[in-house]
Amino acid sequence: MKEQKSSGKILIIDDNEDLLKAAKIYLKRHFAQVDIETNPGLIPILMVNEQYDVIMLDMNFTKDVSSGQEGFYWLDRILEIDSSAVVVLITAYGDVNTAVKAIKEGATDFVLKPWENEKLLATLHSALKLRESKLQISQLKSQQQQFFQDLDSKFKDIIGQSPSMIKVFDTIERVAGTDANVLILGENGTGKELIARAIHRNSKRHRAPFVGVDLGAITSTLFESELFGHKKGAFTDAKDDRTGRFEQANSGTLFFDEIGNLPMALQSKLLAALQNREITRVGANKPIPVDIRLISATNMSIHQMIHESTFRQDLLYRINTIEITLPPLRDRQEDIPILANHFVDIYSKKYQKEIRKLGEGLIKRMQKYHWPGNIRELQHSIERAVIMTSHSVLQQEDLFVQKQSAPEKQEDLVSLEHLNIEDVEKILIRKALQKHNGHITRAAEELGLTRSSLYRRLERYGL
Ligand SMILES: Nc1ncnc2c1ncn2[C@@H]1O[C@H](COP(=O)(O)OP(=O)(O)OP(=O)(O)O)[C@@H](O)[C@H]1O
Repeated sequence: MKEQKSSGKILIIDDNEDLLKAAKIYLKRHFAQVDIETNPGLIPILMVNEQYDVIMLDMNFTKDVSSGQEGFYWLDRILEIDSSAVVVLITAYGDVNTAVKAIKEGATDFVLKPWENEKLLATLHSALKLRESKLQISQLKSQQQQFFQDLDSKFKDIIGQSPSMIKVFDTIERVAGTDANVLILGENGTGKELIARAIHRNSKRHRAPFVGVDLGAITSTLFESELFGHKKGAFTDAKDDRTGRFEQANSGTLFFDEIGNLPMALQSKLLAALQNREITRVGANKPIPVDIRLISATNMSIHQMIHESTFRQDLLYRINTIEITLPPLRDRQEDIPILANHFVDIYSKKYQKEIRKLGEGLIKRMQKYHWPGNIRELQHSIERAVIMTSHSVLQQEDLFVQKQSAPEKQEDLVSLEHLNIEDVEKILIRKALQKHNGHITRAAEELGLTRSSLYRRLERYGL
């Protein structure tokens, strides 16, 4: 049976031309690419031109010198150029000490001259496997780096200059470094999760995971398995062992979002886990200790819930060592222009639009609006406006529609939620016509319609 050729790329550097040729003829049958070179000085150029999986390197290039000095020099250079490089040394018989020293300095393996082809092949195959793992590790490392960079920028992106937000920033700085449990209160979209992440980023636990759980979205039946994990076979759907969120967050931060939505029966189970600092997987009987920092958030009036006996007081005491209340956007009007400009910057870059700023009238109007969805609503409405506008300075009509014959208070944001398909069609058709100065053919082209179907629509909508 013919052996499958490996996709590996091999580079061999040795001053013995005959050896190189023989090796190439043999190895070409087993690997996708085999390059040979007598001059080690060309290693850097060769490595720039090709990503070699294994580099076979002679330790002694100068005849009658067996110190391996030159080999050590090139080994160093190779690892400097590619820290995931896999180097197999070529050494002379009786030179094992040099080879062992080189392995300590980062070489992977060595082969003795003269070699048996079968042995050489086995060495190269295991070197290739090592190369694969090294590449995977370096990819994971760079992904992790990117991940931390993203988190970093997330923290930098918390916008706010109002006195109430400055107070919030001050509290974050004070509590982040401690292990105190934090409860963040605030309406939907006020930035509770953003603040929770910022606390984690600035804590001693920042290298460990931040694990979020939306307690409002977990069903009672799955609560324990989701939070504490389960053993294979613990219930019908438990096909494998599974770690729960507590274990996943070990050494890091566990973020309980919507904690106010947790039914009373589950509140006691959660309390027990928090009090004991240990959990037991469903179907197991051995408790597992967990080391987590807890941050919780809710948009409910949790203190009111205590009066109404819908939230356990002892659980509240467990989770609210420090309480942070995020004010609704309507109560921090001075933050609206900077937040809006921040989102205009982000989305005009994202959608490659030349939008310079927000008009004065628009800013005033935004400051009067009540923002029930807070910053999330502001963010989404700016994104939508940036996509739809043909102005370079955003205007009131880009964000707001005045409901006909409705008093000022009932004005509303232009929102897809309030539109049906016909309304959206009308808006798009008007925009395309405006953009092309009423030129039907061009507008139809932009809309992906034929001229006659655009005419039909104009008639139907009375445009
Ligand atoms: N101060 C801020 N600066 C910049 N962006 C913010 C700020 N606060 C919130 N945001 C953005 O607004 C959006 C909503 O924030 P976040 O999800 O943190 O709110 P939340 O209070 O947790 O919402 P919910 O209660 O609905 O879960 C996110 O995209 C977030 O990045």
